[in-house]
Amino acid sequence: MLRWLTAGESHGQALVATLEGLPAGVEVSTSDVAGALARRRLGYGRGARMKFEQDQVTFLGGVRHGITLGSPVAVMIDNTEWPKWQTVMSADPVSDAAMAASDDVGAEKELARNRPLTRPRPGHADLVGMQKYGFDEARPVLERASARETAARVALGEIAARLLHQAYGISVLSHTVAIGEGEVADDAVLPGPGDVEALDANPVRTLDRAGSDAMVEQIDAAKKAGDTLGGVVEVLAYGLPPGLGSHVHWDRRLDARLAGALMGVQAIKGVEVGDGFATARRRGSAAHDEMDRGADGVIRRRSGRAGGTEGGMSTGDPLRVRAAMKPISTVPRALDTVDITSPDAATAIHQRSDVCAVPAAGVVAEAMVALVLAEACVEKFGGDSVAETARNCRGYLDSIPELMRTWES
Ligand SMILES: Cc1cc2nc3c(=O)[nH]c(=O)nc-3n(C[C@H](O)[C@H](O)[C@H](O)COP(=O)(O)O)c2cc1C
Ligand SMILES: C=C(O[C@@H]1CC(C(=O)O)=C[C@@H](OP(=O)(O)O)[C@H]1O)C(=O)O
Repeated sequence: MLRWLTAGESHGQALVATLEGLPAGVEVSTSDVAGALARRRLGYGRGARMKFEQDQVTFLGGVRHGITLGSPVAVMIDNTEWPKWQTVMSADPVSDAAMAASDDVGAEKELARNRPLTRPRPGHADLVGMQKYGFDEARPVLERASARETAARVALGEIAARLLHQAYGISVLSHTVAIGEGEVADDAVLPGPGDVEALDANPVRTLDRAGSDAMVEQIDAAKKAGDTLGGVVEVLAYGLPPGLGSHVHWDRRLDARLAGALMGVQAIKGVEVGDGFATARRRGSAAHDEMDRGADGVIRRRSGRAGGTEGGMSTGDPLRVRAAMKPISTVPRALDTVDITSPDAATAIHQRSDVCAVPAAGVVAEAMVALVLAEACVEKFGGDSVAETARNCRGYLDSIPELMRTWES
């Protein structure tokens, strides 16, 4: 069983993450994880913090000489902001005098770190978090609700992706399919594993040149108007064996687990598998993936409308899932809100924030998909080392009769 957890606040000392149940023998270094974190920081439309956040990575356990040990992996990612927030985010009690003095930290004084945040920001966890956890200001809520936490998930996702690739030959990648109102054509050529560098080099992580220019223009226009944007990302996985997940119970369905994991990313408000909502508008004759047998005897699905799952199991065809991100909640043109210390109307604070984080959300979505797939593989193939789990996977594939195969033997 693969399990993972993260901890840490946005302006706390560091984020930490643990991954338990990972086979021994996965090759991974701190620079691999740092590379994944750098990909998450990129993307046109991100705010000031991403320019200086360093994402320094330390393995605290589970890895020796670049190889996982089979013990829980623990990763720490320092927050570059910490020196300025030590008093405000101190774990130990702080005197009022020290708190008052903490605002005097130079250039970023306007951030007002130490003033109680009593005007809940619409679209954030602020108000309901205060109600639920019994706080009289939003800081204790927003610090953990912040998508800074996704850095920890991307760190774990990179380790999961390495297991997938090294043990089973699976590749996971993502691309942006829409920013704001514009959407690339449904039949756009899907990026493959060889396109990852090109995607990362593109400002909005898409291969669609014209679409990319239009998306950048949209982000510029939103920024100029003091507004923010959302969009849609698609995650693809290649090289899956058939039969990950199961049809036998709701919480074992691979599509359900992927949807849950993607909906668990901050600001994701919709998920579709394959053609998803578009399928609901089609007739059955145009909705499914018909099969035939090629001259080589191999079974082929003629299309990929189902997105690589049938009956809650991977089919072995490319997996395709999309996630819809709402526009960034901290809108520079301040939104109306209330002040919980007064009956008067108020406006929400806006300090710095992203205008659009859709390309970054794609990297986070990729990490979530990698974790779910790694969990499903470990569940199906077991094994305590990469060599053992890889052997189990091969044994399973070899056991499937020739006339049932969807791959060349
Ligand atoms: C990569 C990423 C970056 C984000 N950056 C911001 C940001 O700078 N400002 C903001 O208001 N929301 C940002 N968000 C979204 C908020 O964290 C999220 O909307 C908020 O915590 C409320 O959660 P909910 O939208 O899931 O209800 C970001 C989300 C992601 C995935
Ligand atoms: C720090 C990250 O994203 C942050 C996510 C975020 C939010 O409200 O979700 C708000 C911003 O943080 P701050 O309020 O400190 O400027 C983003 O920069 C990150 O992705 O590493």
